[in-house]
Amino acid sequence: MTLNAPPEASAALSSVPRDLTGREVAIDVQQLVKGFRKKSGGTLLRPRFTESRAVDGVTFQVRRGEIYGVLGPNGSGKSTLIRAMSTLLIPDAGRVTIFGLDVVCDEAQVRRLLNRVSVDAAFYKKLSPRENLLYSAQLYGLDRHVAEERALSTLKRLGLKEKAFYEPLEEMSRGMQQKVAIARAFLTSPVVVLLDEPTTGLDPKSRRDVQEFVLELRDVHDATIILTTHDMPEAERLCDRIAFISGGKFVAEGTPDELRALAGPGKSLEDAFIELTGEDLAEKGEEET
Ligand SMILES: Nc1ncnc2c1ncn2[C@@H]1O[C@H](COP(=O)(O)OP(=O)(O)OP(=O)(O)O)[C@@H](O)[C@H]1O
Repeated sequence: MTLNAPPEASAALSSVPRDLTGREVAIDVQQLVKGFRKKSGGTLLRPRFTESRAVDGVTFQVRRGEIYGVLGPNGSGKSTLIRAMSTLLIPDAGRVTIFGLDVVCDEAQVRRLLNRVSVDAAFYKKLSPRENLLYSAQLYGLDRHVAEERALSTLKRLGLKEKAFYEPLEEMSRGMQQKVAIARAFLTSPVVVLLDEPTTGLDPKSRRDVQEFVLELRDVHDATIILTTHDMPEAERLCDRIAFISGGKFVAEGTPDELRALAGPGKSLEDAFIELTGEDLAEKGEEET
């Protein structure tokens, strides 16, 4: 399986912005804000709303070919951040660019460069992975045979048995469906991949299959990856750099070693997280898994 950038992406990739050290910047997020109105009382006829910021002034850059982790407990703003970066939510303030293209102004071009995988992936559950993926391929304007070959090879690489390719999705476990969602995201050969909790709820073997695939995407296929998780070992294993998010704000960013060092000698990444955010990631994460 080869993930070559689609022709439309070539123009964007030929003039990639660079950071101060001369490295190519794949993703640039500046002062991003996204809030939601929540009902906070009042009456049926006169409800009262309060505005709360799910993402509150987040700034960071991801270099081409990096795996960048966003680590935070439930409700800290990870999915909202990913959705705003992938054109699914319009930011209230701030700016996101993908290889120099603005996610709001250049939405169509950005969509050709990136894809997102999340636990809420929508499928026609009565259809098989093959039928679902061929339907998506048609929407993307991809050649049927190329799409089928690519999807099957990704699914086998993720440890799914070929037989399952032809069985209804509704008969599959959540982990298997998650693998189908990953295969669908790679139909378009995205150069930027946003993985929103890609291994949440998976058994250890499936978790390892997905993690190895993520590393392969970076190492072999030159993909730039953002991965959200509340799994500390996963973040340490996969990510070149990690940001800790809490209450919609980034409270620290660095390599796993740099973050551990912030907490002091002999401390773990988990110690660093608790010290910097005042939250216990393990306890909150377990509510979900
Ligand atoms: N569509 C929405 N309408 C109202 N509030 C929302 C909406 N989406 C998210 N929120 C709120 O924004 C905050 C951040 O939610 P978000 O889903 O981004 O967190 P998360 O870190 O991805 O959590 P989890 O790990 O549970 O997926 C939460 O308080 C959540 O209730």
